[in-house]
Amino acid sequence: MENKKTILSIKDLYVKFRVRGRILTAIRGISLDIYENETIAIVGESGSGKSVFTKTFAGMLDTNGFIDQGSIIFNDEELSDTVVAYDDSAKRLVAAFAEKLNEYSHLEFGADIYKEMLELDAQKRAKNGLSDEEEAEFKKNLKAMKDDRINLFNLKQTYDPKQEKDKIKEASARLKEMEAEYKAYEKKRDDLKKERKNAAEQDPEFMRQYHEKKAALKAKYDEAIKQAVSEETKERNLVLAKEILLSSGRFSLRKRRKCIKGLLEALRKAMEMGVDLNNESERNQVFDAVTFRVKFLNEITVAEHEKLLHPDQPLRTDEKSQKMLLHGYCILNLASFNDATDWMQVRGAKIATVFQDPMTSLNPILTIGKQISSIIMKHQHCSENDARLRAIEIMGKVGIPNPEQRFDDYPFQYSGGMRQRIVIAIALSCQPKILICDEPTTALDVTIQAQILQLIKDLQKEFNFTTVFITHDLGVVANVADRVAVLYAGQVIEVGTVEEVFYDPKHPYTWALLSSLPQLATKNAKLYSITGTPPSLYNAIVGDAFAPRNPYCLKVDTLAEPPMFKVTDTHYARTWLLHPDAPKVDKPEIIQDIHEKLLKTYNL
Ligand SMILES: Nc1ncnc2c1ncn2[C@@H]1O[C@H](COP(=O)(O)OP(=O)(O)OP(=O)(O)O)[C@@H](O)[C@H]1O
Repeated sequence: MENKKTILSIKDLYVKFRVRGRILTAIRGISLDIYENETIAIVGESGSGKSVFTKTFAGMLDTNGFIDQGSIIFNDEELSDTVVAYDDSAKRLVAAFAEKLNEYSHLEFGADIYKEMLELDAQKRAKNGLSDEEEAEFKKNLKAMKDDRINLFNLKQTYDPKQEKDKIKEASARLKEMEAEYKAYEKKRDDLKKERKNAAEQDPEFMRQYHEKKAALKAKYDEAIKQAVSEETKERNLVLAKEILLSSGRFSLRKRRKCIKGLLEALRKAMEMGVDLNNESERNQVFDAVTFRVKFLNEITVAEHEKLLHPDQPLRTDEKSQKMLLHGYCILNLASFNDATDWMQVRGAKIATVFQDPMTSLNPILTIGKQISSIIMKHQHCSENDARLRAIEIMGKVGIPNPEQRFDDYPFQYSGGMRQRIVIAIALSCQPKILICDEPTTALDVTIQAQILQLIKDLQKEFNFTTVFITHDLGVVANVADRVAVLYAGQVIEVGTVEEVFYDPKHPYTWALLSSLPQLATKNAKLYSITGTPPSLYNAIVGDAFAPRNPYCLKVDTLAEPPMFKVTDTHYARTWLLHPDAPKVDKPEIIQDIHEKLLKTYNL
C-alpha cells in the first residue's frame, strides 16, 4: 500500500459525547490512514464506535458529540487550492490589515516584559486567594466528586425496588454522604480563599512591592514597544494580511467580517505573547483558533490559475482572464471545521454516505427522479433538463431497468434493493472521493445483498472513489474489502489487509470475532459467541479494554494499555501478546483453517 496516496489521514482522534452532565468517550485515540481508491472495512461489535468514527469525518456527528483531540487531514487538491479576487478593493483591504498588523508588531518588542507582568499578576492572585494551579485542582476534584455522585445515582435507578431494597437504601445513604463531602470540599476552598485574602490585607508590604514592580515593568514595557518595526516584519505582515483575506474569503459578507475581526485579534494576542509568526506551525495554530489557515502562495491571473488546474487546455488571453487573484493552499483538517459553510463543501459532495435503511435517506413524498436531479442541480450547477438526463444516466448505471419510465415513480413503488440502488445513485451523483457504506446491505435479503455489494465494487472501478464499509458481518468484509480495521471500545485494535486479518489475526478480539463467523459453525455444534460485555465508555479504561473478556489475558493487560505492535508493513495489532517477552499463544482451533472454510463459502 506504500505507493498509494493517502486521501484521509486520521491522527490520535478522540470523540466524546455530552450525556446528561457526563462525558462518554466513543473514540479513543484512533490513528488511521485511508488510501485513494481502496476499500477499507471497519468492523467491530455493536457500540464499538464504527458509526461514530465515520460520522466524524463525514460531518454528521450528533450535536452532543465533539472532537476533543486529534486531526483528520483530507487530501483533496481541488478543495485545498484557494483563490480570491485581488482587485482594487481587495488590495485596499489587504493594505488596511497590514497597517493594523504593523501597529500590533510593536507589541512583539515587549512580549518578554508582558509575560513578566502576567506572572506578577498571577502571584498577586495567589496571595489574595488561590493560585491558578490550586483553582484548577479544586475544580477538577469537584467535577470528579460530582461525576461519582451522578454515577451512583444512575446505578441506583437500575435497582429493582422490590428485590433490591437494601442496595437502594445503601446507595441513598452513600449519596447523602457524598453530597455532604462535596459541600465540605467547596467550603474548604472558600475558607482557604478567605484566609489568604485576610492575610494579604495584613501584609500591605506585599501590595506595595507589587505596585512598585508593576509600575517599573509597565515603564520598561512602554519604552520597549516604541521601537520601530523592521522592513522584514512589515513584509511578513503583508503576507499575513493576504492570508487573512484568503482564509476568510469563502464566507458570506457577515461571517467574513467576523472572521477577519477574529483573525486580527488572534494575531494581536499572538504578537503580545511573542509567538513566532515566522514559524509555519505556530502560525497555523494562531489561525486555527478562528478558522483554518490558507497559506499564501502567489498572485496570479485567472488564466494562469486555470492553466494550473487544467494544464492541457490552451491559455486564455481575453480581458476577464487577465484579472488578478490571490492564490493560496490550505491543509483541510476536518477536525477543526467549525463552520457549516465548510462542511457543505465536503459533506455529500466529497464524502457521501449510504445508510442501512434506504427509506430514511429518501423522501417518501418526492419522486425518485426529482430527488436525484435536485442533488445534481445543487452540486453541479446545471439546468433542470441536464440534471434530468444525468439522473437517468446514473439510474441506469446503478442497474435500474427502464430508468426513463421509473424516473417519476415514488420510493414506495420501488423494492428495498432498488431503493438502496437509488440511495447509492444519489450518493454518487456528486462524484464523491469517499463513499461511506454504513451497513448498506443489512436490511436486504441475501441475494440482493450480493448484488448491491457487486454494484458498489463495479461503480468503484468506474468512478475511482474510496469505499469505507462499516459492517459487523465479516463475511461481507472477506468479499469486498482490501483492508480491515477492527474496532473495540473506540480503538483500532488490529488493522491489515484482508488476508492478514483473516488468515493471520493477532488480537484475541479478532480471534473471537472470526470464531463467531456463522460460516465456521459445524452441524449440531454451538455457535461461538464472545462472553461478557464491552467496558463502559463513561469511565477511564485501565489496561487493555478487552482484558476482562479475554481468555488469553496476561497480567500486564490489566495494568497497561498495549501499544500498536507492527506485524508487517501493513499489519498492526494492539495486544501485549505481540511483545517479544509474551508467552507464545496459538489462535483458537476453530479459526486455524479459516482459509479453506472461507474459500469454500465465498469462492475467494
Ligand atoms: N449521540 C450520542 N450520544 C451519546 N452517545 C452516543 C451517541 N452516538 C453514539 N454514542 C455512543 O458511542 C458509542 C459508539 O457508537 P456507534 O454507533 O459508533 O457504534 P457502532 O459500532 O456503530 O454500533 P452499531 O453497529 O450498533 O451501530 C456507543 O457507546 C454509543 O452509545
